[in-house]
Amino acid sequence: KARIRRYKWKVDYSYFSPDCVEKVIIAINGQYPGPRIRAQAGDTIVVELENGLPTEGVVIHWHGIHQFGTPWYDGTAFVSQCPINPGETFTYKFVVPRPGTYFYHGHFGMQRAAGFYGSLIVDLEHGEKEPFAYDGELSIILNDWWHRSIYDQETGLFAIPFRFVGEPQSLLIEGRGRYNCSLVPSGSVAGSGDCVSCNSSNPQCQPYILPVEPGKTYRLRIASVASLSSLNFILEGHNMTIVEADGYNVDPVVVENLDVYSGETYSVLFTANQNASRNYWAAINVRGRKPATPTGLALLNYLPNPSSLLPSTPSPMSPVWNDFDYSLNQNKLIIARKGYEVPPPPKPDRQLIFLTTQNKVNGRIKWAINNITYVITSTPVLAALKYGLKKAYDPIPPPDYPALPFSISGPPANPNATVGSGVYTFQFGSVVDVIIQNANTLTPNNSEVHPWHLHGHDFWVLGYGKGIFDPATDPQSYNLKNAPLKNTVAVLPYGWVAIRFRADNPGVWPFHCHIEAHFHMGMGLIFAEGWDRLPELPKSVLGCGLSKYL
Ligand SMILES: O=C1O[C@H]([C@@H](O)CO)C(O)=C1O
Repeated sequence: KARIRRYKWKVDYSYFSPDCVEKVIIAINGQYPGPRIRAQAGDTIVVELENGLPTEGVVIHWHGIHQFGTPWYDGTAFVSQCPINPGETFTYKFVVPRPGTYFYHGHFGMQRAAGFYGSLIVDLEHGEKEPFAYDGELSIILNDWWHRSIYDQETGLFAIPFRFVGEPQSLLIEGRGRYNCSLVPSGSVAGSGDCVSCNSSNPQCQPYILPVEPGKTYRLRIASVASLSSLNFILEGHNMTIVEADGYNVDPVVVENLDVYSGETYSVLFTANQNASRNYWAAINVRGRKPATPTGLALLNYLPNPSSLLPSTPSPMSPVWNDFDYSLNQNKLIIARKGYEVPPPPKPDRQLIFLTTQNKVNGRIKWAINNITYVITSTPVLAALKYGLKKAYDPIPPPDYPALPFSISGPPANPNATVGSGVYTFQFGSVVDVIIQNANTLTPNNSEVHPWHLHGHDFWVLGYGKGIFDPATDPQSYNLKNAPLKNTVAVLPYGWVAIRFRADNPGVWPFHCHIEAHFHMGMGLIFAEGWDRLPELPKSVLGCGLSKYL
């Protein structure tokens, strides 16, 4: 029977040392990562959220949860709601209809990168069974970590000249990593004005422990909330069988290591069948960008060995960072599990091709989709559409196709982009194809990975390709049989990915690069459908911008 699960959370700044270097993070109830939500499919989650930050608004996005019938609780600042002001309490209330591995995180500015996240796990309804068996369950969230504050990082992204966030100082597994304190001159930390100490014996930065009993099989849930990095996960000496991706059962495939992009979740099965007299590393390395960050380590602890028994083996290595064929092949392994296929509609009603480029606007570096870089509005887009506040966003819808001809093999001939806040609106129930076309950045011979995340829907991943998508021939190779359903998919350098979804969730839904800096630099846009079917919006999501006059 469906239950109501109530949580009372207070968001606060807090001193934490996730990688042994102390800094200010955004914690929930004093915890980092935030409290884990565990529910059953069909349950209603009620989170009473008090904003204890003295000078800053907050929202929480429930990543992978569709919010069907409650689009105002999607938790995106100035899209679904006004930010929750300091001192205010806001209540999120929504149903988790499907089992799976999900998470939640701040979706305002770069707050996710300040540690404002946690996991959300939905179990099957009573009487339902998974198509795979295991003896125990473990769960981790992966992240990359900077010593500079998010405010410092944000300022740099909008500065002239541009100051990029750079590669992370550490990689964290379930909020724990390790910076080499001997690199820190006393009283200061490299790349930081506000960190004052590095203490390698701080309990907050001891490796996260994954306890296992020899011979048993475990389900390990893995999510990535990384700000920038594509991560590769390894369980030293153990193969893993992928069984779930973004909340769906997938064809079980055995891998030695797993690429996880920011915004994705997986479940893997592994058996503790190695030499039981020792412990093993669980490790993450950066892929997709030239790594400048040490391996992030947790401990696979074969009981009853003490967790203080660290492996004497070196940190596990991942495939070389720029072996993108490896990444592409692994992406292609993810297909729907036999018996669990949900075939996509055979044809789209509308096709969008999104050329994603790095651009310049008024001397600042931005990212753009079909030459428009998205700027956040001061009125929530949901309220603007629902109540016809036409002055709240650009009246001209953004373009369905890039201007032709374009090249992806070098920096854009004319790097200048336009700023926009237009909305792509869909006929309710229509089928939409989106082809995300990657390109060269402003730097010659450079193209980057972008994990794209869609709110309010899952999409079928129809296919991947290298080079420029050909609308005449490439759709012939789409997978219409066992395409996986996902909410996040990575487009690889100089490549494309094609997705399909049904616009059947009344509301307003961001589609954006899940790299925190890139979304902040305009790499996103807004989809909307069926908003006219919605009842009055809750007063609690209104009050900012033009919505204060409602
Ligand atoms: O957004 C980014 O900017 C830099 C670089 O492209 C320009 O300095 C980088 O690596 C990003 O991912």
